[in-house]
Amino acid sequence: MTPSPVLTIQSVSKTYGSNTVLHGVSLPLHPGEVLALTGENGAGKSTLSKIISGLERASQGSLQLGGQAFAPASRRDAEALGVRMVMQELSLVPTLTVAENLLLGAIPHRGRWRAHWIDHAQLNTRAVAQLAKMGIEDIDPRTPVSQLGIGQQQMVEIARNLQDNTRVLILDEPTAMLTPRETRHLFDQIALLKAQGVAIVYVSHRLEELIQIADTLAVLRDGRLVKTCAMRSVTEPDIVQLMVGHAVDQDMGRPRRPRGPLLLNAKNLGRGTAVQDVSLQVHAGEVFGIAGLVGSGRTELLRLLFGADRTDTGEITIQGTAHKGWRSPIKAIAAGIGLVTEDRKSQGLLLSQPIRINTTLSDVGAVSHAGWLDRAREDSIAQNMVQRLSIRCSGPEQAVGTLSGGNQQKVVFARWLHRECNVLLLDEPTRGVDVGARADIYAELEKMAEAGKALLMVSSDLRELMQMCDRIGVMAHGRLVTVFERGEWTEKSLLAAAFTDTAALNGTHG
Ligand SMILES: Nc1ncnc2c1ncn2[C@@H]1O[C@H](COP(=O)(O)OP(=O)(O)OP(=O)(O)O)[C@@H](O)[C@H]1O
Repeated sequence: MTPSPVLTIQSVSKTYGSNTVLHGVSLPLHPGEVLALTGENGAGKSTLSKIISGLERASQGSLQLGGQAFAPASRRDAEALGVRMVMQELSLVPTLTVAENLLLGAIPHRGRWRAHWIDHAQLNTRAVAQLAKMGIEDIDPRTPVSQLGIGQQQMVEIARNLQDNTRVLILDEPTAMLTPRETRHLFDQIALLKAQGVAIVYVSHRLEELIQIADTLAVLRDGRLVKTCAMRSVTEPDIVQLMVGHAVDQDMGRPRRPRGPLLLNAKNLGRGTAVQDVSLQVHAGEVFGIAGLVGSGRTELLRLLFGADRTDTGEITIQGTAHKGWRSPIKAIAAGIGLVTEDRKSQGLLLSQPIRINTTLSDVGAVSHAGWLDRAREDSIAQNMVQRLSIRCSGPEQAVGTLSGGNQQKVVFARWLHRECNVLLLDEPTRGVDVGARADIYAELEKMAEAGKALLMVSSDLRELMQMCDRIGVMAHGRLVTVFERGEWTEKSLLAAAFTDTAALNGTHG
């Protein structure tokens, strides 16, 4: 017999101004059920999750938790009743230790003057137990969170939400920053929680994960629930079709693109232990991929190439002109380099400003005339970008901060499309972007390659690299350990290279 639902969502709608983003969504969630919530960027997944976890209020409709009316006015309210959400943006306090973050609000005290004596021994013991729930043994609870890698921070955030009273746990893109090993830990943990009767809402664009982990599928399209069914009754192409409304081609067998003149030649680049002696060449018309685990130095390499960090060693030659690294990104940009990253904060999106300004800011010269801003031109460029990249919005005047995460990512991309650059560095360019929108971005990258630009793309998504790239270099422990030509790689060989023990290669094992 099916148990009665722990959470019932009844005809929930949400309206912002005149824009209705959720239309009468009804859904039951049972104890021990893993529900995959998916849909295109802007379909309403985060909005629904936020309503359940007390961060937003429904405009219409109601929720029930364990048969009782449930209308949390805040996140705290929802958490008190055991409904928790792990958001895409982490909410840890970087200056506090792992243990303090884990037990924030329940810090153990000693002595009579409770406020003055934090019992660190007990705090750390409890933190170790909390981390063990996630199978994490290699993080010292006394470490300040700011010293952890982003994947580890994500694990701490998830561990923090595994409290004894947790009945409903919403995970929003939980594996975006996890290594394969951390992802396995997370899945083991989900299985454990399931066995304990916790209901899980798993929001993700990674369809293969949804299929692996979920019992039930719920697909939102334009704020409407278009399908709920048992996960075992559908295939990956079925899910894509439900999300996007049509099939999306994933062509893995494309031929290698013709290689033009050398545009980017990096020689012996190094910075501390993060990037060591990396040399690579990218030609016009070529897409060069970089694979590797989180922390292997992929992002750091792009930061050196873009001048976001200074190099200790090496040389960067752009179109025949050699540079001893860059003193700042301004120099790199002037030399024709652009950088798209998934880290929207570092991309300096002006969240309160409209799409129009955020798009054209990268090259104001192109939208001004004799020192005056040409508003009509600015409007037409922004409108064009919105259509070209299918940015889901009410129009180019919508503030970027009110767009869904994936659509913000497209604005970052639009910015570099607007600014002409010959070498484009891409760091996880489609993270958090749905399959349909991904296809739009791939088509734009294809056009850029055809137009003779050199593209260097870091991605954790091996399928993305295998689909898009002409060559794939694999990094491990700060080194570029191997470069595969199209046709030479398999998913297995790429993974094996990512796990290369460089210390063993160098014969430096202690
Ligand atoms: N505060 C707000 N004001 C106006 N519109 C908003 C606001 N918050 C969200 N929206 C709109 O609601 C719609 C749904 O956004 P939501 O973030 O729920 O989508 P999502 O399915 O989670 O997308 P993604 O996969 O990109 O994270 C979007 O069109 C977004 O622009």
